[in-house]
Amino acid sequence: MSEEVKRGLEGVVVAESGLSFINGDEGRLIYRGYEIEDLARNASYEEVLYLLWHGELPTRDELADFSESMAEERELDEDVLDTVRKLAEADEQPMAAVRTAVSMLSAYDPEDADAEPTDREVNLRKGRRITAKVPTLVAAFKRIRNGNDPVEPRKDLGHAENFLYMLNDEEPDEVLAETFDMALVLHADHGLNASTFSSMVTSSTLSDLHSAITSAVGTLAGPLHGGANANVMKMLKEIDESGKGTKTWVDDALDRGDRIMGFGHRVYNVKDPRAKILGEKSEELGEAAGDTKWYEMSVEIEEYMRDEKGLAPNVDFYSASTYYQMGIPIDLYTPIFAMSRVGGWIGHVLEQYDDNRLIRPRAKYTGSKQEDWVPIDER
Ligand SMILES: CC(=O)SCCNC(=O)CCNC(=O)[C@H](O)C(C)(C)COP(=O)(O)OP(=O)(O)OC[C@H]1O[C@@H](n2cnc3c(N)ncnc32)[C@H](O)[C@@H]1OP(=O)(O)O
Ligand SMILES: O=C([O-])CC(=O)C(=O)O
Repeated sequence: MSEEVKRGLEGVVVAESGLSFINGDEGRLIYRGYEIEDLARNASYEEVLYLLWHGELPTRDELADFSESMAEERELDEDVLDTVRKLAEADEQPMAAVRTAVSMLSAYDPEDADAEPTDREVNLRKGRRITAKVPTLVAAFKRIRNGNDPVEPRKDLGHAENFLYMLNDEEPDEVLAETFDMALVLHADHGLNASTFSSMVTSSTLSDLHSAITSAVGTLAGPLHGGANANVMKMLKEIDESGKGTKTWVDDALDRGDRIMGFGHRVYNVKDPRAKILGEKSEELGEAAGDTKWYEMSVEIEEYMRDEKGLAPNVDFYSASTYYQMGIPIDLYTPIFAMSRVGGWIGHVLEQYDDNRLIRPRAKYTGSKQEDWVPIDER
């Protein structure tokens, strides 16, 4: 058996998937055959969820039924809301609150606890409930943390629009609702990224869907993955406040050996196609507000990183200034990523259950193979 170590599993193909395809040299991303640009500009998040879970775009009637069934599931059980309240009052990290609450949703899910963990129909219903409830718990967390009452979800609003309504107790204008919906579409799936792989590892033991999604939330939170979007905005603010000038700030950071958040990618060798679209949104929001400072600073960093390091922005880079200009608190950027990516996680877990084999790689042992036993008093 080969002992070659593939650090970080780079380039290792471990599964077949019909969900999304990435061409890292051309900067191309497709979900089930559809270009991400087409989906982002034309499809709603609900439409993309249907596509990911059912394999084809819904008809108008199918989409209406699906969206209605999602909207029906938005409310949280009192006990879950109580836990969210306690976590917000204890000033818990938002991603830790999402992880805890998602795990707790399992106890209140109405499906038969004895159902086979791999039952596709049961998992589609569970998945719909989880996806519908994550925005409610993120918005409730933010409201309670700010000393406000949570806002009850509304069934007459779309997934994106309803989230912004619950977050701010105010219906968003059309531009904000469309921009947010587009951001959800862009983040919905991305091959075997770390959090998706984590959900697959958990489900490959035939553990249940809630456990798989809980694993994935924990994995997304790290700054090398979904957590980078919040760090990008912290960096932009730090550059602004430092008065140093963008290039000097970035140079100093690189000299210290720091990574510039929102740059680099395991699969893309060129600019992430999602960053292109989010960059446009960041610019448009700046122009509408009469201040393109954050966008311009981002472009300056992008050009400098390209020239100095040959690195291009990933999805997290321009989502930061887009969300900031939408007035979303910085520490909610990664929970928002989870709100969207939960759709992809569920799609991949369904695939895993449909053709399961335990995921279990090996490590090359580098420790000693022969030590003489030493009694504890002689060590
Ligand atoms: C949604 C997402 O998860 S997108 C990714 C979000 N994460 C970030 O933006 C964090 C910053 N980026 C990174 O840390 C990395 O680019 C990752 C984690 C995304 C990819 O990592 P890997 O594929 O393992 O690349 P690796 O860490 O081997 O980096 C390759 C080289 O590029 C450099 N590099 C990679 N990213 C960066 C960066 N953001 N800033 C500075 N240098 C970088 C590394 O230092 C390394 O240089 P070296 O060969 O001279 O040592
Ligand atoms: O694919 C990856 O490794 C990271 C990423 O861009 C994502 O999860 O959207």
